[in-house]
Amino acid sequence: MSLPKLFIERISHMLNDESDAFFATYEKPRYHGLRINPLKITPERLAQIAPFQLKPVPFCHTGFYYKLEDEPGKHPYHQAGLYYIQEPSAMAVADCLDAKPGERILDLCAAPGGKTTQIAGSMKNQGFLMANEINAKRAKALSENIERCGITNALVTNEKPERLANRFAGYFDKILVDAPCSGEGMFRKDPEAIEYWSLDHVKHCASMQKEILDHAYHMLKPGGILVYSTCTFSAEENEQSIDHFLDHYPDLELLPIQKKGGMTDGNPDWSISHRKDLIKTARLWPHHVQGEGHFIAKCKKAHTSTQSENNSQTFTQTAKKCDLKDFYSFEKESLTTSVPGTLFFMKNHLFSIPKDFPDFSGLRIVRTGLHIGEQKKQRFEPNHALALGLDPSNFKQKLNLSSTDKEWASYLRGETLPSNLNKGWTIVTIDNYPIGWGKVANGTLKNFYPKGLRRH
Ligand SMILES: C[S@@+](CC[C@H](N)C(=O)[O-])C[C@H]1O[C@@H](n2cnc3c(N)ncnc32)[C@H](O)[C@@H]1O
Repeated sequence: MSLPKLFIERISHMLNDESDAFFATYEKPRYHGLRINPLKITPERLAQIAPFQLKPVPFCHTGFYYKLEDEPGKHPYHQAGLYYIQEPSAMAVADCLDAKPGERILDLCAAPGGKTTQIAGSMKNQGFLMANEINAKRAKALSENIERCGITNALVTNEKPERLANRFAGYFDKILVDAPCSGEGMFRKDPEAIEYWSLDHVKHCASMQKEILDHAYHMLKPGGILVYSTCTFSAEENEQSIDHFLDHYPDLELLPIQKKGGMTDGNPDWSISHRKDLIKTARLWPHHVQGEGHFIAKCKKAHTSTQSENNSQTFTQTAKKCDLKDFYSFEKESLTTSVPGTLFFMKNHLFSIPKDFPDFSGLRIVRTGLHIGEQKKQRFEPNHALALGLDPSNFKQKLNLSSTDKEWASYLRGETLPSNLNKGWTIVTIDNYPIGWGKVANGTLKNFYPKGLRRH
């Protein structure tokens, strides 16, 4: 692999006698990982049913290494949201945030959703998770991953951090800033990142990170936790970004990060001020961990911060009973449960959100809570998100496909399937895990797998 000369010089200067070990990693194949989705399955159960070998990632209790040739991304369990394919070192970040059910959490730079989906797994669909992405195309990918993973308490926004900061001052218990960076840790995974790399790019990213952190600070409530991460090695974007942040906001303190499975301390000498507490930050170097590389810092805003907590904005809209007639018929015929949460319409689409969701009017919204379905003329049609967002036991009629029988591939291509089940909405499952809707009539299951997700 041909690396930029200046990058080699800079790393050699930082790592001294460790640099040979670092550069030797570029001659080896990279590691591949998946993280199980606790909203749908346990690690033990996936290990039992998956036709691929899994080896635990030491710094993430839901993470596993897999072999490239096993291609779990092509297995229908991926479509069922049982796991998320993720670069292993990236799995260390969200656990540092220690998300809990019921909290208000912001993932400010969220697409494509590796860390959002991990945070959501810890929140158990309770509380409020805002997943923001500035780039519209990437926000769509984020939204699809949130749907596939069965996350029902998220608001996906496509906003600039400053717009959110004006609106949500002092609002969040926890914030993740997984910042845009020069991606030096991506060189093996994405060789295009090498072409992009320059010292100017490193400096540009560092200045962007300072700005994003500034907006994030304002959205954190007193006593709140902020985790900052990058997938790059440069001191400017890591120790120096955090040094500047702490210097600017004296009511922030660094919290220690447990260094597991080869994670090492951040280096105060790589900062401008050389402040000693930067040792609490974490580095994941590819010659120390089986992964590509990350930096993580965890900060806490003092309870005594002058900024006040903001609880003001709650979403108050609810659907009128008379407008829910067709939905209730669908619910009674097709589900064994009532859809939880507050129901409301946006145009003719019905959604459910957990209580205490904030008012999101005026924001650029990509997904809201659980998209239940659409009110059509005199009938209700369920959305794909409902198939992925409920427990398998919540559906009355099921057409189960086996992962060892290629009929599932026909379903994912959008083809009809023969079925002698009762007329009506039917959940299609793979080894009993929902993957989408079908509707049975006259011995055939009409396919409702979304056109945009079909595989040909
Ligand atoms: C490292 S990636 C996020 C990866 C994501 N957290 C995950 O785990 O899948 C950084 C993201 O920040 C976004 N971004 C770029 N410029 C930004 C800005 N000025 N403010 C906020 N986000 C920005 C990028 O579009 C990109 O999706």
